Amino acid sequence: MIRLPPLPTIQEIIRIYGLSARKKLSQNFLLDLNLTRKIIKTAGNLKDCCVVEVGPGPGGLTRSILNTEVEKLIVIEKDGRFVPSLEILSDASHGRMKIIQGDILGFDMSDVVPPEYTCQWQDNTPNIHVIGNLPFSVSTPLIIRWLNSISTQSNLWSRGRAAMTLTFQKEVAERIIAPPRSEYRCRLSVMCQYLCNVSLKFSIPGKAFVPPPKVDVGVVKFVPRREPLIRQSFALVERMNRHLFHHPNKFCFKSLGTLFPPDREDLIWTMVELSGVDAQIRPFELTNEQVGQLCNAYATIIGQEPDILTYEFRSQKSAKERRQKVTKVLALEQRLLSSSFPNENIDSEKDQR
Ligand SMILES: C[S@@+](CC[C@H](N)C(=O)[O-])C[C@H]1O[C@@H](n2cnc3c(N)ncnc32)[C@H](O)[C@@H]1O
Repeated sequence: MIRLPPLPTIQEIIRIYGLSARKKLSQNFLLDLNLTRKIIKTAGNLKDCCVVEVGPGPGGLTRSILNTEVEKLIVIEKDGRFVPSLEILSDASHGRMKIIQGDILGFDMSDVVPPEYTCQWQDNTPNIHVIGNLPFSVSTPLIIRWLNSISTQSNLWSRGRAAMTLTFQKEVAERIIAPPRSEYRCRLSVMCQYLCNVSLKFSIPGKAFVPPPKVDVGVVKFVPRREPLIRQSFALVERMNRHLFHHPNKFCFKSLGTLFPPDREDLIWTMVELSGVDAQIRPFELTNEQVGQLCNAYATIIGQEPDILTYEFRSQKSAKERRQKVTKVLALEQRLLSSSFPNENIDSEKDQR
């Protein structure tokens, strides 16, 4: 195993370069090398792998990656202040590490991962891994972008089913892995799970970071599925989930109604018939497969009536009208529903969208 020569500690590097954390870039550093080692172990065997690390910062995780038998490490960091400290690691890496100063949002990782690491999609996962203690500010938009790339086998995923080991706010991690009926089940759960096998590996208390965020952190591993559970375009699946989880705890027909103009209520029942999904199930109870059945039914309807796709529920009413309607419906439902449900009080998914 290649060992790094003696280097200044991460704490010394932070002091030498005056690297105070920037809140705007969600900088919470992990300086405990036992924890960085644990994250890297979770990623699996990195021998002969090409790893892309997102947001290396002062380089805590980076050191642990370099201490494996990784063949190539590409780090992508937005904040140029970290480049000198990363160069210390790069110089000690026996030519294995490349530093890119840039923004990961919109970055095409296939430009920097050599083609020799490529595997066919149906093969085992390639020797490519994405690792990152992600900045909270970009973690959800980033994973949505990457899921889109997985669905089209583009960006890094033109090189095969590259796995990812990433950190998220604990609550976001819970949402990503939430099974049907979980209080955390939301559209992020379905979007992640229909394309990837996802697992929450362990949690890290917020106090382990410098400076400590107010929340704990979850380490999640994503392995792209050979076959997605839903065989429709990412845009269609995203649209369906956005509408379904508009009312996660109400009967499905209510959410489905938001897909169609008010004078086309008949299409709700066509959807129900085509999909075979019970209209009185609640969105948070739906399995990924059932969401897939709804997506297929919606695709059939759009195939017959393409104009339906341009219908935007929100644009049809003024905010005041919407508020009045929501209040009225809520009052009505309150009266109708005699029993309560496990996640009646779940937070809205607004923060995820
Ligand atoms: C939570 S810190 C993690 C730092 C380091 N990996 C660690 O574990 O100590 C997130 C890092 O991502 C960087 N970052 C923030 N937004 C970024 C972006 N859009 N592209 C690339 N890096 C970004 C920050 O500058 C910071 O270094």
